[in-house]
Amino acid sequence: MTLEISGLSLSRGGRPVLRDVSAAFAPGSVSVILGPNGAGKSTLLDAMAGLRAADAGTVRLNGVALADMPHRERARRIGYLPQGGEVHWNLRVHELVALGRLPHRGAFAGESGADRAAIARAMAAADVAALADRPVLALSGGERARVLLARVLAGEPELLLADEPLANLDPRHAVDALRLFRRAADAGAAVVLVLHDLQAAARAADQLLLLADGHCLAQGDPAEVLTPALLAEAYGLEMLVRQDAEAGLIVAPKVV
Ligand SMILES: Nc1ncnc2c1ncn2[C@@H]1O[C@H](COP(=O)(O)OP(=O)(O)OP(=O)(O)O)[C@@H](O)[C@H]1O
Repeated sequence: MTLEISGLSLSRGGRPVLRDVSAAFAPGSVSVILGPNGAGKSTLLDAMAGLRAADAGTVRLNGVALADMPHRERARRIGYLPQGGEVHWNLRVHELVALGRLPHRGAFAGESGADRAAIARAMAAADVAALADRPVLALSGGERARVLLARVLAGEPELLLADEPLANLDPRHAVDALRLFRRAADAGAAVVLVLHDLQAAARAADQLLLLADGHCLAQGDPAEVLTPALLAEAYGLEMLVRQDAEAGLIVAPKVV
């Protein structure tokens, strides 16, 4: 399921927020969108989920414009994990994760064996099986983030979009989450993450998109995009970039 964006421009509140962005996201790959606050990352992800109409340009899933795709099919194919991890209903964890299967179920149909298996797999992958009977509003921020991740995984989306999915996760669970996104890609999904953590981006991504002020400043593999010159241009900050035999690319702000 390839997602292709072509010449995408989008305004919010009368201001241009995305300008002429083009990119392709292939099955089996993990892409990471980077950029400073306000660069347009979440807006781009929203547009990729079909949640925001463009002023110009197209978003196509396997050649079909998202705008022309029936709602239900879009919900089955695209899993979207928004920023913030808010939960409004105090469901039990297993009930919330089960909501991720709704696009796959017929109207009024109960959970099938396949639904139950997908829910169990997602809960195990996100390490929330032990929380199954807990009310969601009684969880910590990081636990809740993992439960919401499990809900998206339960839908087994072909395109998985996640906006800052590592926020609130401790180092172990952050590494687990990156492994989990890699496994989803290995199973055939196109995975697209918005991250602020450059180190995690270097570790996780096959492809990086560096946004600045609504346009794509650079696009390519981590070594091409995470250069001191491009990072200084995007963030206005001097960065050190080193290759380490064990850790791979290390990216850190220069101490002043
Ligand atoms: N509801 C809104 N009305 C008008 N402008 C908005 C609205 N929401 C966001 N914007 C503007 O759109 C631009 C892009 O916002 P967006 O949330 O996509 O940025 P971002 O790169 O995800 O930022 P962050 O890293 O802070 O989450 C920003 O300049 C923001 O102020």
